[in-house]
Parts: sequence; C-alpha cells; structure tokens
Amino acid sequence: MLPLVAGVDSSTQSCKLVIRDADSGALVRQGRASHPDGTEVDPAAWWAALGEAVSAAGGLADVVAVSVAGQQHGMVCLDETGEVVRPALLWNDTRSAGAAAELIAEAGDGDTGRRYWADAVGVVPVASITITKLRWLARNEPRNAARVAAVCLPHDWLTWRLGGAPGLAALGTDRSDASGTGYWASTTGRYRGDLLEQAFGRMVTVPRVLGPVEPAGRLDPAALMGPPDAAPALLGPGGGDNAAAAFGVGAGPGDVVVSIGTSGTVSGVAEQPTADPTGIVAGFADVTGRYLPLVCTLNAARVLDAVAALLGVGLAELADLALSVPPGADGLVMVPYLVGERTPNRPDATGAVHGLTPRTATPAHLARSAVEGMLCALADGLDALAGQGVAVRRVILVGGGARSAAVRRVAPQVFGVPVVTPPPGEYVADGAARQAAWVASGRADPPVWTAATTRTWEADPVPAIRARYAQAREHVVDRGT
Ligand SMILES: Nc1ncnc2c1ncn2[C@@H]1O[C@H](COP(=O)(O)OP(=O)(O)O)[C@@H](O)[C@H]1O
Ligand SMILES: O=C(CO)[C@@H](O)[C@H](O)COP(=O)(O)O
Repeated sequence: MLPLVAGVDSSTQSCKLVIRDADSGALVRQGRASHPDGTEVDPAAWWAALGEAVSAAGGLADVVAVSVAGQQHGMVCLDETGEVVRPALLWNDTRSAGAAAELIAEAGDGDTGRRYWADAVGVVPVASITITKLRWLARNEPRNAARVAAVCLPHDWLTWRLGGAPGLAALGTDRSDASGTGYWASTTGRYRGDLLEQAFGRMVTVPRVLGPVEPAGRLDPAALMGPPDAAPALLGPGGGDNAAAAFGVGAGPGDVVVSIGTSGTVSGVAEQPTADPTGIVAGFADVTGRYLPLVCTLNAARVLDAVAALLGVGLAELADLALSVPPGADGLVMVPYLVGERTPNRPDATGAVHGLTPRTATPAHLARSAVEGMLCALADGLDALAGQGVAVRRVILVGGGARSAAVRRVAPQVFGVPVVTPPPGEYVADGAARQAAWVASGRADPPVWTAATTRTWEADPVPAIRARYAQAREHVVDRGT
C-alpha cells in the first residue's frame, strides 16, 4: 500500500482535510466541515469539525503522518488541567484594539513604540495579534485570567488534542504560528517572555517551538477514530494557514501569494526577516526555516458574500454582473471596511460607497466596485510588501474568493502583474500534507510533488482604479456605539 499523509486546514469558516500520496502528492481522499460564525469560538467546535472532516475523508487509519495548519493568532487559554478557560478570541476579533494601542504606548511615544515592537518581535501590535488579546483578558476578565495556566494557538491546540492532550508540557507549535503571537521573535527564534509578562501580568506556559520537520508527537488512536491496532501516525509541527498555503503552492522567489478567504493576505517567502515599523507588513516566519512577510486585511471574500446577499444573487451571478461594466465601474468605488480594518489599522471603521450617480446606481456597478475595492486593499498590501524588499513578479491567487471569475479577471488590472491560479483546491491543507510527508520521510528536503496545472490571467493594468480608491479610502466613518 502507498504511504499516505493527511493535512488539515482549520480555518476561520471551516475545517478541510486532504489525504495525499506521500511520494507523488496525488489526492486520495478529502473531507470538510463548517465552523460556527463569530469572532469568539469554543475550540470544542473546531475539534468536532475536525472529527467530521476526518470521517468524511474515510478516517486516518492508513496515514503515516498528519499535520495541522490553522487560522493564526487565535488565543486559546488553558487551565492547569488542560481545560479551555473561555472561547478563543479569533484573529478577526477587534475588541483588543485598545490593548494594542496601550502596548505600543508603553514601549514609547508614536513611532518609537512601533519601532520597538517591530524590532523586538517583527510585528507592531494590532487587535489580531495574540499578545493584545492576553492584555484584554487580564484587564477585562480577571477571573478567567487568573485561571490561565497556558496559552496556545488553534493549530497548536488541535495538534495537542490529536496527540491525546498529554499535559500542558507537551504543547508544541511551529515558527510560523509562533511569529504571530507578539511574544516570539523570528530573528532570534526565542520567546520574549518579558513582553508576555508585561502584557498579561505574569508568565504562563507557552508551547515549545518545533523545527520545520520536528514531530509534535504521535496520533493518539483513542483521540480520533484511529483503530487501536494501527501504527500511530506521526504528528507534524503544523503551521499558520498562510505559511502552509505558501508551502502548498510551492511559492518561490518573485511569487507573492494572495489569499482571498475570510482574511485577505499578501505574502512572499523571504530569506531574511523583516521589521516594518509602520506595522503594515508583519514579519512572520515560514514553515521551512525562512520568513514570510505578510500583509493581512479583515475584509476579503465576505465582502463579496455581503454584496451578493444585498443584491439577492449568487456568487457566480455577482461575478457576471461585475464583469458586465467597464474597469473602474464608471467611478463607483467601494471601501470595503465592513468589519473594521486591520490594514490600515482602522478597527472601528465601516465600509463606504462613493461615486453614486444615476449611471452608477446599478447592481452591476455595485458588484464591480466590491470586487475592485477588495482587490485595491490587497494591492496596497502588495506595494507595502515590495517596500520591504520582496520581489513581486507574479501573484499566485488562492482561497475561496479565487474561485470568482470576476476576481480572476480584475486582479491583474488592479495588481499590475500577471495572476496565476492553480486549480481550485485546498492549498493550506495541501501545505500541511506536504509537511507531514516531509516529516515522515526523514529527508533533509521537502518532497517535490507534481505541480498542478495553473492558468495565468493577464490584463493591461488600469492605474485609475487604484488612484480613485486611494482618494476614497480616506473617507469612511467609524461604527456608531
Ligand atoms: N465562486 C466564488 N466566488 C466568490 N467567493 C467564493 C466563491 N466560492 C467560495 N467563495 C468564498 O470563499 C470564502 C471561503 O474561503 P476560504 O478560503 O475557505 O476561507 P477561510 O480560509 O477564511 O475559512 C467564503 O466566504 C465563500 O463565500
Ligand atoms: O490573521 C491572519 C494572518 O495574519 C489571517 O490570515 C488568519 O490566519 C485567518 O485566515 P483565513 O481563515 O481567513 O484563511
């Protein structure tokens, strides 16, 4: 029998699992299950969804290794017995925006504070970053805070559960996810316990940071439907979802991966760490021992979901409508800050539509403005990444939103570089599966899997789209209380 490996993507909206041939990477089976909505979620729901996805994929009895990738930054607090203290605050929960501002101010006024954090841990705190959530918990829920014995991230917790939850000392994570906490420095490969203590008031247990091919343990047959007689599969270190996607699509020099999921992300693999004091580019690590400078927006695929719902159409029809009007939507511009924004740091902002005239007041213009506005926010991220020295020769487009025909056609007009789409698939889960195969192989280099046939989308850049967006994005109002 061929050796099989499993990769998991426990993302914001769902859990996806792929089982692939360890040597060729051929897809053998897959499964998925939904996650609940909301920006705070009981991790038990992720565990239940993983169980459902595993069942749908026919179980894990025949796999030799499993790796879990997941949404970054979510704060999973555990008490001394390993029980979850409160629902996890997710990366897109903005309640800790004030805590982020406090932490920056404590490090120095304005630019000094931001520079301090960028140099210390590669990121300037915003509400998404785990350390700000710890500060929020300490200030707002002292009883829960007092119970916290350990803090970890979604992928760490799921991997630990797959290993049978063998005590807090067994918690593990990897460089890519550790680099999104705000208390681990990718430059030194060490925790900054002093920063965690400053934010939370005391030190707690944090997961051991595993190397790129260092096993996190073995699958506990009792944990999840593995038959007790099967040789227990190895557990890979896993990773943050964006780092897993970059590994899954095999991004190389000059490739920038743009993911359009719940979040919009723009990232590229780099040989050296970055430290951007503006906070726009997060200096994350990747899953191979290198780095993954990344820009993240809070408003991506769900902008299209919201506008499709508003217009009472499906996503395919929304794409048709968007493509039925010219680039620039005759001047209609959407600033897509529906849930507040992280890049730029406007946690309380709302969305806006500018340029309404009798001509542009049509469903098609609104559809086009949603696609263009969402992509313009990502194009700003592309510029910021280039500003950090990342080469941008082409964009590899992934995530649920990459399935939209309108997104594919408009993206090269807005980004100004060719856009490549692999066939629709689960590239985060694939990256996790490739890591699992690497861990199982015991080799120095990752397996080279057969590359999927890609399609390239090219179009003349339309700079006017971004110019008008740049004018519009300054004009939004904050949420009312
Ligand atoms: N054809 C499509 N057009 C536009 N959006 C799509 C399409 N198919 C899926 N999506 C969107 O993709 C999103 C889910 O993408 P995914 O990358 O799985 O998100 P996440 O990783 O954040 O859970 C949903 O908001 C869904 O509506
Ligand atoms: O916060 C970030 C990256 O910094 C997000 O990219 C999350 O990692 C969630 O990803 P999706 O579930 O939207 O793919």
